[in-house]
Amino acid sequence: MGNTEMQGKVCLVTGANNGIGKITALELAQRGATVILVSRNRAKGEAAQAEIKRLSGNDKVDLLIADMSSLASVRQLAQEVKAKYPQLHVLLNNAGAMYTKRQESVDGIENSFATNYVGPFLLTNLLLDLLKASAPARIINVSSMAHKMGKIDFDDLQSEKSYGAMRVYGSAKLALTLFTYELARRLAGTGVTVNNLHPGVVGTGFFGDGLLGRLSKLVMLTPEKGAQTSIYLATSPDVANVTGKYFEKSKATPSSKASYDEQAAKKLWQITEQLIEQKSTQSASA
Ligand SMILES: NC(=O)c1ccc[n+]([C@@H]2O[C@H](COP(=O)([O-])OP(=O)(O)OC[C@H]3O[C@@H](n4cnc5c(N)ncnc54)[C@H](O)[C@@H]3O)[C@@H](O)[C@H]2O)c1
Repeated sequence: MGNTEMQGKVCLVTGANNGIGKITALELAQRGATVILVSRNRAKGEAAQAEIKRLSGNDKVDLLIADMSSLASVRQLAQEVKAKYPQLHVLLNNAGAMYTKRQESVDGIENSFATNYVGPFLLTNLLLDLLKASAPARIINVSSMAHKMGKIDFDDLQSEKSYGAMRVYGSAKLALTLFTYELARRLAGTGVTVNNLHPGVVGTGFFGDGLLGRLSKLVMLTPEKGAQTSIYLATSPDVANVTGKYFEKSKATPSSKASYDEQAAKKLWQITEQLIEQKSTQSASA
């Protein structure tokens, strides 16, 4: 282990078994952090855990299993984190996916919205007290430039009326960006910052195992490059007091006009809380 700037810091990375998340987790471990990997799949999570321990020489690499699209699983994850760790300094909401066809999560929420937005919203809120108690702390949401193609349609948040993979993915990322800014306003003065980012167009598992996936690995950014903005936001002293911003290539840059709509952000927050409550009750009584 060369650089030990993150020694004593506890960092949680979702979607850490592959792509950008795995490299982010590895580099945090290389810098001495205690890293909690969150993976949906145990075997893939264990393989990433072993690889990260071996490559970093850091043994403080934990693995927790959770499906970010499931409200119960996210609640269980937050409970496990709080039971095991008295402090949490970095929460990196990295897990995300795009779905070609409309499908629903176990709670009956459209899957792109559930995975890219509702899961991170719930996890973050459940871990806020721990983050505040550990301040200075940082929350980092991996959004996408696809948020610029998104729209928050309050009459069709579940994309029941029409579905287009990219549009729905972009809308879920726009929701994540709106959440980032609303949370930054709510966290002012707490010592907990929250920023979001576009990692670049990166050749990862995101593009699948088919031709596009194979091509993406040839022509797009490597996961090592794609992880750099996440790592910068998690570690750099330059951004210790920066909050409520959108980053590309480790530079703050404007996100879409729609993402700065404060009224939409407040309304979305309220509706998301109601949705989570309603779906949790339904799932519990099913
Ligand atoms: N690759 C790109 O070009 C690109 C561009 C913009 C944004 N992003 C975003 O970057 C983030 C990382 O993606 P990546 O490119 O490394 O892709 P990836 O598919 O290689 O990694 C995504 C990770 O998220 C996990 N994940 C997906 N759904 C999950 C769920 N329901 N529960 C738990 N984990 C889940 C996957 O298992 C995987 O570990 C995502 O949020 C993605 O939307 C990627």
